[in-house]
Amino acid sequence: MLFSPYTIRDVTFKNRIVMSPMCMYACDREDGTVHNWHLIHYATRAVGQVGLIMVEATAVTPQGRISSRDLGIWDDNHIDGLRTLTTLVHEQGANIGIQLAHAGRKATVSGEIIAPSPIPFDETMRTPKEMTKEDIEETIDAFQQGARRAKEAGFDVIEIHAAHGYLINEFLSPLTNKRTDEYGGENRYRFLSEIIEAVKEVWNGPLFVRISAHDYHPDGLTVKDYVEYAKQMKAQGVDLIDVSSGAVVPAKIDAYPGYQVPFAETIRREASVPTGAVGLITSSLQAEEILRNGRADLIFIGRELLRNPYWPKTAANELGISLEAPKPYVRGW
Ligand SMILES: Cc1cc2nc3c(=O)[nH]c(=O)nc-3n(C[C@H](O)[C@H](O)[C@H](O)COP(=O)(O)O)c2cc1C
Repeated sequence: MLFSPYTIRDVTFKNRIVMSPMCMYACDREDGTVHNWHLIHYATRAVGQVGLIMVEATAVTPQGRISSRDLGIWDDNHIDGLRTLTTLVHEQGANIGIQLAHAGRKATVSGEIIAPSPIPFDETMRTPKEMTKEDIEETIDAFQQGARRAKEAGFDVIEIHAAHGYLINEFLSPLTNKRTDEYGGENRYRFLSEIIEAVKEVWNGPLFVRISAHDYHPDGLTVKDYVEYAKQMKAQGVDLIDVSSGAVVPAKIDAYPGYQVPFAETIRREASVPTGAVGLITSSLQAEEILRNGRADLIFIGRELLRNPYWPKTAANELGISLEAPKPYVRGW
Protein backbone atom coordinates (compact mmCIF):
# COMPACT_ATOMS: atom_id res chain seq x y z
CA MET A 1 0.00 0.00 0.00
CA LEU A 2 2.66 2.54 1.02
CA PHE A 3 4.30 2.05 -2.36
CA SER A 4 1.16 1.88 -4.47
CA PRO A 5 0.35 4.93 -6.59
CA TYR A 6 -2.41 7.33 -5.61
CA THR A 7 -4.34 9.51 -8.05
CA ILE A 8 -6.17 12.75 -7.33
CA ARG A 9 -7.75 14.52 -10.31
CA ASP A 10 -5.12 14.36 -13.07
CA VAL A 11 -2.11 13.82 -10.81
CA THR A 12 -0.72 10.42 -9.81
CA PHE A 13 1.76 10.25 -6.95
CA LYS A 14 4.10 7.29 -7.32
CA ASN A 15 3.60 6.26 -3.68
CA ARG A 16 1.68 7.34 -0.57
CA ILE A 17 4.63 9.03 1.15
CA VAL A 18 4.30 12.79 1.56
CA MET A 19 6.96 15.06 2.97
CA SER A 20 5.02 17.01 5.59
CA PRO A 21 5.29 20.79 5.24
CA MET A 22 8.08 22.02 7.50
CA CYS A 23 9.25 25.62 7.75
CA MET A 24 13.00 25.78 7.55
CA TYR A 25 13.35 29.56 8.15
CA ALA A 26 16.14 29.41 5.60
CA CYS A 27 15.63 32.46 3.37
CA ASP A 28 18.90 34.36 3.49
CA ARG A 29 17.21 37.64 2.68
CA GLU A 30 13.94 38.86 4.06
CA ASP A 31 12.21 38.92 0.70
CA GLY A 32 10.95 35.33 0.85
CA THR A 33 12.65 34.13 -2.34
CA VAL A 34 13.85 30.57 -2.83
CA HIS A 35 17.48 30.08 -1.84
CA ASN A 36 19.87 27.41 -3.17
CA TRP A 37 19.49 25.78 0.22
CA HIS A 38 15.77 25.13 -0.45
CA LEU A 39 16.63 23.58 -3.82
CA ILE A 40 19.03 21.13 -2.21
CA HIS A 41 16.75 20.41 0.74
CA TYR A 42 13.66 19.52 -1.27
CA ALA A 43 15.38 17.91 -4.27
CA THR A 44 17.26 15.58 -1.91
CA ARG A 45 13.95 14.21 -0.59
CA ALA A 46 12.81 13.78 -4.21
CA VAL A 47 15.97 11.73 -4.91
CA GLY A 48 15.05 9.85 -1.74
CA GLN A 49 11.86 8.68 -3.52
CA VAL A 50 9.26 10.65 -1.59
CA GLY A 51 6.06 10.62 -3.71
CA LEU A 52 4.85 14.12 -2.90
CA ILE A 53 7.01 16.90 -1.47
CA MET A 54 4.87 19.47 0.34
CA VAL A 55 6.79 22.71 0.52
CA GLU A 56 6.65 24.48 3.87
CA ALA A 57 4.17 27.17 4.96
CA THR A 58 4.69 29.89 2.37
CA ALA A 59 3.36 33.32 3.18
CA VAL A 60 0.66 34.89 1.02
CA THR A 61 1.41 38.34 2.50
CA PRO A 62 4.59 39.74 4.12
CA GLN A 63 2.58 40.43 7.26
CA GLY A 64 1.49 36.78 7.35
CA ARG A 65 4.99 35.37 7.84
CA ILE A 66 5.74 33.33 10.94
CA SER A 67 9.29 34.70 10.79
CA SER A 68 11.23 37.06 8.54
CA ARG A 69 13.05 34.04 7.04
CA ASP A 70 9.87 32.39 5.71
CA LEU A 71 9.36 31.57 2.06
CA GLY A 72 6.95 33.91 0.33
CA ILE A 73 4.48 33.81 -2.54
CA TRP A 74 3.06 37.30 -2.15
CA ASP A 75 4.81 38.76 -5.19
CA ASP A 76 5.30 37.75 -8.82
CA ASN A 77 9.04 38.00 -8.17
CA HIS A 78 8.76 34.78 -6.15
CA ILE A 79 7.63 32.74 -9.15
CA ASP A 80 11.02 32.18 -10.84
CA GLY A 81 12.70 30.66 -7.78
CA LEU A 82 9.68 28.48 -7.07
CA ARG A 83 9.64 27.31 -10.70
CA THR A 84 13.29 26.23 -10.41
CA LEU A 85 12.29 24.25 -7.33
CA THR A 86 9.35 22.48 -9.00
CA THR A 87 11.50 21.69 -12.06
CA LEU A 88 14.26 20.09 -9.97
CA VAL A 89 11.80 18.00 -7.98
CA HIS A 90 9.93 16.90 -11.12
CA GLU A 91 13.22 15.90 -12.75
CA GLN A 92 13.75 13.50 -9.86
CA GLY A 93 10.36 11.87 -10.41
CA ALA A 94 8.45 13.32 -7.46
CA ASN A 95 5.38 15.52 -7.31
CA ILE A 96 5.48 18.81 -5.46
CA GLY A 97 2.86 20.84 -3.61
CA ILE A 98 2.96 24.10 -1.71
CA GLN A 99 1.32 25.09 1.55
CA LEU A 100 -0.24 28.55 1.33
CA ALA A 101 -0.19 30.20 4.73
CA HIS A 102 -0.91 33.27 6.82
CA ALA A 103 0.36 33.29 10.40
CA GLY A 104 -2.30 35.67 11.78
CA ARG A 105 -1.67 36.51 15.42
CA LYS A 106 1.31 34.14 15.55
CA ALA A 107 3.33 36.22 13.07
CA THR A 108 6.57 37.47 14.60
CA VAL A 109 7.51 39.93 11.86
CA SER A 110 7.64 43.63 12.70
CA GLY A 111 4.64 45.85 12.07
CA GLU A 112 0.97 45.27 12.62
CA ILE A 113 -0.30 41.72 13.05
CA ILE A 114 -3.89 40.73 12.34
CA ALA A 115 -6.43 38.20 13.61
CA PRO A 116 -10.19 37.69 13.79
CA SER A 117 -10.21 39.10 17.34
CA PRO A 118 -7.72 41.22 19.32
CA ILE A 119 -6.47 38.46 21.64
CA PRO A 120 -2.74 37.67 21.89
CA PHE A 121 -1.58 34.03 21.70
CA ASP A 122 0.16 34.31 25.08
CA GLU A 123 1.78 36.95 27.28
CA THR A 124 4.94 36.95 25.14
CA MET A 125 3.12 37.84 21.92
CA ARG A 126 1.66 41.11 20.64
CA THR A 127 -2.06 41.88 20.58
CA PRO A 128 -3.28 41.57 16.99
CA LYS A 129 -5.53 44.08 15.28
CA GLU A 130 -9.09 42.82 14.76
CA MET A 131 -9.47 42.38 11.03
CA THR A 132 -11.86 44.70 9.22
CA LYS A 133 -14.03 43.51 6.37
CA GLU A 134 -11.46 45.07 4.04
CA ASP A 135 -8.60 43.15 5.70
CA ILE A 136 -10.61 39.96 5.23
CA GLU A 137 -11.22 40.66 1.54
CA GLU A 138 -7.56 41.52 0.97
CA THR A 139 -6.40 38.34 2.67
CA ILE A 140 -8.78 36.15 0.67
CA ASP A 141 -7.45 37.83 -2.46
CA ALA A 142 -3.86 37.19 -1.30
CA PHE A 143 -4.62 33.45 -1.06
CA GLN A 144 -6.05 33.59 -4.58
CA GLN A 145 -2.99 35.40 -5.92
CA GLY A 146 -0.76 32.88 -4.12
CA ALA A 147 -2.63 30.04 -5.82
CA ARG A 148 -2.25 31.69 -9.22
CA ARG A 149 1.50 32.07 -8.67
CA ALA A 150 1.75 28.46 -7.47
CA LYS A 151 0.15 27.37 -10.72
CA GLU A 152 2.53 29.50 -12.77
CA ALA A 153 5.46 28.06 -10.84
CA GLY A 154 4.44 24.49 -11.77
CA PHE A 155 3.18 23.03 -8.50
CA ASP A 156 1.02 19.87 -8.66
CA VAL A 157 -0.87 20.38 -5.39
CA ILE A 158 -1.99 23.31 -3.27
CA GLU A 159 -2.52 22.88 0.45
CA ILE A 160 -4.30 25.62 2.39
CA HIS A 161 -2.86 25.92 5.90
CA ALA A 162 -5.86 26.03 8.23
CA ALA A 163 -4.07 24.43 11.21
CA HIS A 164 -1.74 25.10 14.14
CA GLY A 165 -3.37 28.29 15.37
CA TYR A 166 -2.50 30.38 12.33
CA LEU A 167 -4.94 32.83 10.75
CA ILE A 168 -7.52 30.48 9.22
CA ASN A 169 -7.50 28.25 12.31
CA GLU A 170 -8.06 31.40 14.40
CA PHE A 171 -11.27 32.03 12.47
CA LEU A 172 -12.45 28.42 12.88
CA SER A 173 -12.00 28.14 16.65
CA PRO A 174 -14.34 29.78 19.17
CA LEU A 175 -11.31 30.33 21.43
CA THR A 176 -9.83 32.88 19.03
CA ASN A 177 -12.83 34.08 17.03
CA LYS A 178 -15.10 36.30 19.15
CA ARG A 179 -16.51 38.24 16.21
CA THR A 180 -20.16 39.22 16.14
CA ASP A 181 -20.29 39.91 12.39
CA GLU A 182 -20.87 37.43 9.54
CA TYR A 183 -17.45 35.80 10.14
CA GLY A 184 -18.09 34.90 13.80
CA GLY A 185 -20.43 32.71 15.84
CA GLU A 186 -22.18 30.14 13.65
CA ASN A 187 -20.27 31.46 10.64
CA ARG A 188 -16.71 30.81 11.77
CA TYR A 189 -16.23 28.55 8.71
CA ARG A 190 -17.02 31.39 6.29
CA PHE A 191 -13.45 32.76 6.03
CA LEU A 192 -12.03 29.36 5.02
CA SER A 193 -14.99 28.75 2.74
CA GLU A 194 -14.35 32.01 0.88
CA ILE A 195 -10.63 31.22 0.59
CA ILE A 196 -11.43 27.81 -0.90
CA GLU A 197 -13.81 29.43 -3.40
CA ALA A 198 -11.23 32.08 -4.33
CA VAL A 199 -8.47 29.50 -4.78
CA LYS A 200 -10.69 27.28 -6.89
CA GLU A 201 -11.39 30.14 -9.28
CA VAL A 202 -7.74 30.00 -10.38
CA TRP A 203 -6.75 26.40 -9.53
CA ASN A 204 -8.35 23.15 -10.68
CA GLY A 205 -5.60 20.78 -9.54
CA PRO A 206 -5.55 18.72 -6.33
CA LEU A 207 -6.50 20.84 -3.33
CA PHE A 208 -5.66 19.84 0.25
CA VAL A 209 -6.52 21.61 3.48
CA ARG A 210 -4.47 21.06 6.64
CA ILE A 211 -6.55 21.25 9.82
CA SER A 212 -5.97 21.01 13.54
CA ALA A 213 -8.68 18.53 14.48
CA HIS A 214 -8.48 19.22 18.22
CA ASP A 215 -7.89 22.43 20.21
CA TYR A 216 -6.96 20.54 23.42
CA HIS A 217 -9.01 23.00 25.46
CA PRO A 218 -12.34 22.44 27.28
CA ASP A 219 -14.03 25.27 25.36
CA GLY A 220 -12.34 24.51 22.05
CA LEU A 221 -13.14 22.36 19.04
CA THR A 222 -12.79 18.59 18.85
CA VAL A 223 -12.76 16.14 15.98
CA LYS A 224 -16.59 16.02 16.09
CA ASP A 225 -16.69 19.68 15.04
CA TYR A 226 -14.10 19.04 12.38
CA VAL A 227 -16.16 16.23 10.87
CA GLU A 228 -18.79 18.91 10.12
CA TYR A 229 -16.20 21.32 8.70
CA ALA A 230 -14.73 18.46 6.63
CA LYS A 231 -18.15 17.73 5.10
CA GLN A 232 -18.35 21.36 3.99
CA MET A 233 -14.81 21.27 2.58
CA LYS A 234 -15.63 18.14 0.63
CA ALA A 235 -18.79 19.76 -0.73
CA GLN A 236 -16.62 22.67 -1.92
CA GLY A 237 -14.33 20.32 -3.84
CA VAL A 238 -11.43 19.90 -1.42
CA ASP A 239 -9.74 16.61 -2.37
CA LEU A 240 -7.96 15.64 0.83
CA ILE A 241 -7.82 16.76 4.43
CA ASP A 242 -4.41 16.64 6.06
CA VAL A 243 -5.20 16.04 9.71
CA SER A 244 -2.96 17.57 12.36
CA SER A 245 -3.96 19.03 15.73
CA GLY A 246 -3.37 21.72 18.34
CA ALA A 247 -1.58 25.07 18.73
CA VAL A 248 -4.61 27.38 18.65
CA VAL A 249 -3.90 28.14 22.31
CA PRO A 250 -0.97 27.05 24.47
CA ALA A 251 -1.68 23.46 25.56
CA LYS A 252 0.19 20.42 26.73
CA ILE A 253 -0.28 17.63 24.19
CA ASP A 254 0.39 14.00 24.96
CA ALA A 255 2.15 13.09 21.70
CA TYR A 256 2.92 9.42 21.09
CA PRO A 257 3.49 7.50 17.84
CA GLY A 258 0.49 7.99 15.59
CA TYR A 259 -1.42 10.08 18.18
CA GLN A 260 -3.25 12.07 15.49
CA VAL A 261 -4.20 9.07 13.33
CA PRO A 262 -7.55 8.52 15.12
CA PHE A 263 -8.58 12.04 14.01
CA ALA A 264 -7.72 11.29 10.37
CA GLU A 265 -9.60 8.01 10.66
CA THR A 266 -12.74 9.59 12.15
CA ILE A 267 -12.85 12.34 9.54
CA ARG A 268 -12.27 9.87 6.69
CA ARG A 269 -15.05 7.59 7.93
CA GLU A 270 -17.63 10.18 9.01
CA ALA A 271 -17.12 12.83 6.33
CA SER A 272 -16.30 10.32 3.56
CA VAL A 273 -13.32 12.35 2.43
CA PRO A 274 -9.73 11.21 1.79
CA THR A 275 -7.35 12.10 4.60
CA GLY A 276 -3.66 12.34 5.29
CA ALA A 277 -2.27 11.08 8.58
CA VAL A 278 0.65 12.81 10.29
CA GLY A 279 2.45 12.82 13.61
CA LEU A 280 5.23 10.57 14.86
CA ILE A 281 4.83 8.08 12.06
CA THR A 282 8.33 6.72 11.64
CA SER A 283 8.04 3.06 10.65
CA SER A 284 6.93 1.40 7.44
CA LEU A 285 4.84 -1.14 9.36
CA GLN A 286 3.00 1.64 11.17
CA ALA A 287 2.34 3.37 7.83
CA GLU A 288 1.14 0.12 6.24
CA GLU A 289 -1.25 -0.53 9.13
CA ILE A 290 -2.81 2.94 8.74
CA LEU A 291 -3.34 2.50 5.00
CA ARG A 292 -4.48 -1.13 5.05
CA ASN A 293 -7.06 -0.44 7.73
CA GLY A 294 -8.47 2.48 5.78
CA ARG A 295 -7.54 5.01 8.43
CA ALA A 296 -5.98 7.44 5.95
CA ASP A 297 -5.01 7.65 2.28
CA LEU A 298 -1.62 9.36 2.45
CA ILE A 299 1.13 9.26 5.06
CA PHE A 300 2.77 12.57 5.90
CA ILE A 301 6.26 12.18 7.32
CA GLY A 302 7.86 15.16 9.05
CA ARG A 303 10.95 14.99 11.23
CA GLU A 304 11.91 11.48 10.14
CA LEU A 305 12.51 12.90 6.66
CA LEU A 306 14.71 15.63 8.14
CA ARG A 307 16.77 12.95 9.85
CA ASN A 308 16.80 10.60 6.86
CA PRO A 309 16.02 12.06 3.41
CA TYR A 310 16.09 8.50 2.03
CA TRP A 311 13.46 7.22 4.47
CA PRO A 312 11.35 5.74 1.63
CA LYS A 313 14.29 3.50 0.74
CA THR A 314 14.57 2.40 4.38
CA ALA A 315 10.82 1.73 4.45
CA ALA A 316 10.92 -0.25 1.20
CA ASN A 317 13.76 -2.41 2.52
CA GLU A 318 11.74 -3.15 5.68
CA LEU A 319 8.78 -4.19 3.54
CA GLY A 320 10.91 -6.28 1.16
CA ILE A 321 10.11 -4.04 -1.80
CA SER A 322 12.79 -3.01 -4.27
CA LEU A 323 12.62 0.53 -5.55
CA GLU A 324 13.81 1.72 -8.91
CA ALA A 325 17.15 3.50 -8.46
CA PRO A 326 17.02 7.29 -8.65
CA LYS A 327 18.20 8.78 -11.93
CA PRO A 328 20.96 9.13 -12.90
CA TYR A 329 21.54 5.53 -11.82
CA VAL A 330 22.78 5.30 -8.22
CA ARG A 331 25.10 2.34 -7.70
CA GLY A 332 24.07 0.13 -4.79
CA TRP A 333 20.63 1.70 -4.33
C1 LIG B 1 10.79 22.21 11.95
C2 LIG B 1 9.32 22.02 11.72
C3 LIG B 1 8.63 22.92 10.93
C4 LIG B 1 7.26 22.74 10.69
N1 LIG B 1 6.62 23.60 9.85
C5 LIG B 1 5.34 23.35 9.48
C6 LIG B 1 4.72 24.08 8.45
O1 LIG B 1 5.32 24.92 7.79
N2 LIG B 1 3.42 23.79 8.17
C7 LIG B 1 2.73 22.82 8.83
O2 LIG B 1 1.55 22.61 8.56
N3 LIG B 1 3.31 22.07 9.78
C8 LIG B 1 4.61 22.30 10.10
N4 LIG B 1 5.23 21.47 10.99
C9 LIG B 1 4.53 20.28 11.48
C10 LIG B 1 4.89 19.07 10.60
O3 LIG B 1 4.40 19.22 9.28
C11 LIG B 1 4.29 17.76 11.18
O4 LIG B 1 2.90 17.88 11.18
C12 LIG B 1 4.79 17.50 12.59
O5 LIG B 1 6.19 17.65 12.69
C13 LIG B 1 4.41 16.08 13.05
O6 LIG B 1 4.93 15.11 12.17
P1 LIG B 1 6.29 14.29 12.51
O7 LIG B 1 6.08 13.67 13.88
O8 LIG B 1 6.39 13.26 11.43
O9 LIG B 1 7.42 15.27 12.53
C14 LIG B 1 6.58 21.66 11.28
C15 LIG B 1 7.28 20.77 12.10
C16 LIG B 1 8.64 20.92 12.31
C17 LIG B 1 9.37 19.92 13.15
